[in-house]
Amino acid sequence: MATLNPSRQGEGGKKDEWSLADFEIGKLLGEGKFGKVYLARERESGYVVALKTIFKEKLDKYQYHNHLRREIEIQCSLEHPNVLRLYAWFHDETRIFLILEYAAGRELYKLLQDLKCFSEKRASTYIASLTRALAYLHEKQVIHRDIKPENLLLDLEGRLKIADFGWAVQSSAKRHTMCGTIDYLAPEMVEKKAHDHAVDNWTLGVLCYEFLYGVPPFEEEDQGNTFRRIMKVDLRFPPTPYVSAEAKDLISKLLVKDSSQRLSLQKILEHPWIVKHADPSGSCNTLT
Ligand SMILES: CCc1cccc(CC)c1NC(=O)n1cc2c(c1)/C(=N\C(=O)c1ccc(N3CCN(C)CC3)cc1)N=N2
Repeated sequence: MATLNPSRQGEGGKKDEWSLADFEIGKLLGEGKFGKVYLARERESGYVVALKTIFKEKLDKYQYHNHLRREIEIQCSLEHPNVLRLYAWFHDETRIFLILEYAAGRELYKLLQDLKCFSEKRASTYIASLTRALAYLHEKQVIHRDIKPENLLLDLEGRLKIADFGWAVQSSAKRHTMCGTIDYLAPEMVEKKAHDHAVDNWTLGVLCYEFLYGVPPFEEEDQGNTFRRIMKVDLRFPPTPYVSAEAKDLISKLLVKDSSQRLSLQKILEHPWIVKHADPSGSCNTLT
């Protein structure tokens, strides 16, 4: 398999930048607030990547420069099977280009829409992969803060990849910035209090619930009501035979207001529901 040489050391060790001319652009993969993502092939090596374009004028409009710089610094430094690789970046007069790993499966949120909800095997496999990825991020002092289905991709083997580090931060000190969508915010973030990596543990509980029930646990028409339910940890489990007591136990141990009392990432991987149902390979391409 050809490998993309991120630093692109030339033969003579001469370091030269990537440019658009190095790539053959393929189909449009997705569209975001700042630009589009295309399938692309690096001409020399034949390596297939996802090329994310960000319009510089959009950065000005949303004052996003610092976010993007942090996103690039953080994601370039990460190497984990469940974290989408950012190999390198370059820019031209109008755009910034991120050379990203291509996840050929699909977006996870669309799969969740199609299936309505996931089986316990599929949900636990994704939660285990996310937990291992977060353990790696937290080891590197990185808090993602914006883990939601829209930021998760699947590769061809059905392995989960965390993408979009736009809200990630290096967490030495406690953080105070408000970010992410309402449904996934931990109480301490809703209250704009100082927060740390434990916010990602809370989010794992929200995602586990959403994977099994098809909707996030505190979802309400009105945003104010969502905030109130998060602050009260007003957690309800609709009666259904498809969600086991162990699953509810794990969710209840993550959606805990006191961030120091949330189940640790290590304890999640040892939880009976994960041990019993999660596929050790991290991929589950069965259709259910
Ligand atoms: C600009 C788009 C955007 C905005 C915001 C956040 C994110 C991260 C998820 C992104 N995407 C992003 O950065 N992305 C980086 C990526 C990436 C997106 C990607 N793949 C896909 O998006 C994709 C979509 C559908 C697909 N299917 C193939 C089989 N078909 C049957 C169904 C369709 C196959 C792959 N690989 N690296």
